[in-house]
Amino acid sequence: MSYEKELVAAKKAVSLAARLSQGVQKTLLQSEVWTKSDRTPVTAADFGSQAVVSIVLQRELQPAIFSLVAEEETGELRKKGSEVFLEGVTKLVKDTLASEESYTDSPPSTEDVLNAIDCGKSEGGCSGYHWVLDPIDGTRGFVRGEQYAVGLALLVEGEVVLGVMACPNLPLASAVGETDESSQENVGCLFFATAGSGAYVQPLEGNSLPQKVCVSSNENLEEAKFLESYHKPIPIHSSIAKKLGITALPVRMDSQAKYAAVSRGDAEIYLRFTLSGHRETIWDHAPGFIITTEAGGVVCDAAGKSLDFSKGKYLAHETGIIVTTKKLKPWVLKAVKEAMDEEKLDL
Ligand SMILES: Nc1ncnc2c1ncn2[C@@H]1O[C@H](COP(=O)(O)O)[C@@H](OP(=O)(O)O)[C@H]1O
Ligand SMILES: [Mg+2]
Ligand SMILES: [Mg+2]
Ligand SMILES: [Mg+2]
Repeated sequence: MSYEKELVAAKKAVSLAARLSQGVQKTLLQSEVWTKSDRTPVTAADFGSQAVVSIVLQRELQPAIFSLVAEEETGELRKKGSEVFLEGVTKLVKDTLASEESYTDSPPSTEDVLNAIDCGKSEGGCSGYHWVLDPIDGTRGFVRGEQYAVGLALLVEGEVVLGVMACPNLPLASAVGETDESSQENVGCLFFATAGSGAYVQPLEGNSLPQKVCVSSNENLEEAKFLESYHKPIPIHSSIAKKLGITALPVRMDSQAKYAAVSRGDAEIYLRFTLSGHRETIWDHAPGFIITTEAGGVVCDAAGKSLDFSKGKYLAHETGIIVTTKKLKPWVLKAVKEAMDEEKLDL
């Protein structure tokens, strides 16, 4: 299967959602950031992006049965007192769709927007087709005006077969290391991959042709760069890096843009251990997983096993997640095991 039609629809949906999100990020006020029950932030852009992707995929792929596993839900939006915020979300969705010629005929109502977001309640699983969406991954980075991603993947019979990721603030040149100032200003990348066909990147704006991306071929760990999440330093990451002989400090970055950076060879390693039994959701990893593996990388848990996206909303994996190149995998896993033994962490 080549998933050509699905890829065209996914790129269109994600590009429009990224356009919506960029507009919000430029003018976002702290007072417009809501806090969810798990104490993580959410904004009008998270809801608007989910609605846009849901509407575009359904319209482009009809009459196919539509199943979407997505992060946001409408509980708070439907509560009394949320009317102004909800009107704002509806306007964002309307304006974004109106910027696309083929979508000007029937602007969505507030109820259409709520229903489109609610479509994301699917549980996924090991049979059939399921779209997997993180409408804004790295909301913390988004709120700070830094890196975030719109990530969309397609699961077929429990396997990730397609992924599209917009990274509106990621430089088109390397995101890591010493690059000149002008190349850091040229930002906005759209990554995509389908199973067996490689991974590609193109500028988010304009009509430039996609270019194939490959992971780094560097085998010299002393020169290797490694990535981790922005929000909390994880002690075991530095102990793994030390065992590997990595001399550079970790590069902290929000969102799945870290997977994109490894897929393009900006860095060789992305480590994701968590502090407090946090359960990883499939939308935080599925798009990054296929883009990195199609670029020649590996994504596995601390036991070296590939990730399993077929068990519903959550990943079934052992402890940490490791993203690296095939060449470096044995060394990284050895260092992970030693560091875990020292910290008495179970595999
Ligand atoms: N305490 C925690 N530990 C690990 N991951 C967490 C977390 N709290 C939230 N997350 C998840 O980490 C994602 C961001 O990853 P990163 O830290 O690499 O930017 C968040 O995605 P959202 O921003 O989509 O909610 C959220 O799903
Ligand atoms: Mg996320
Ligand atoms: Mg999110
Ligand atoms: Mg979130």
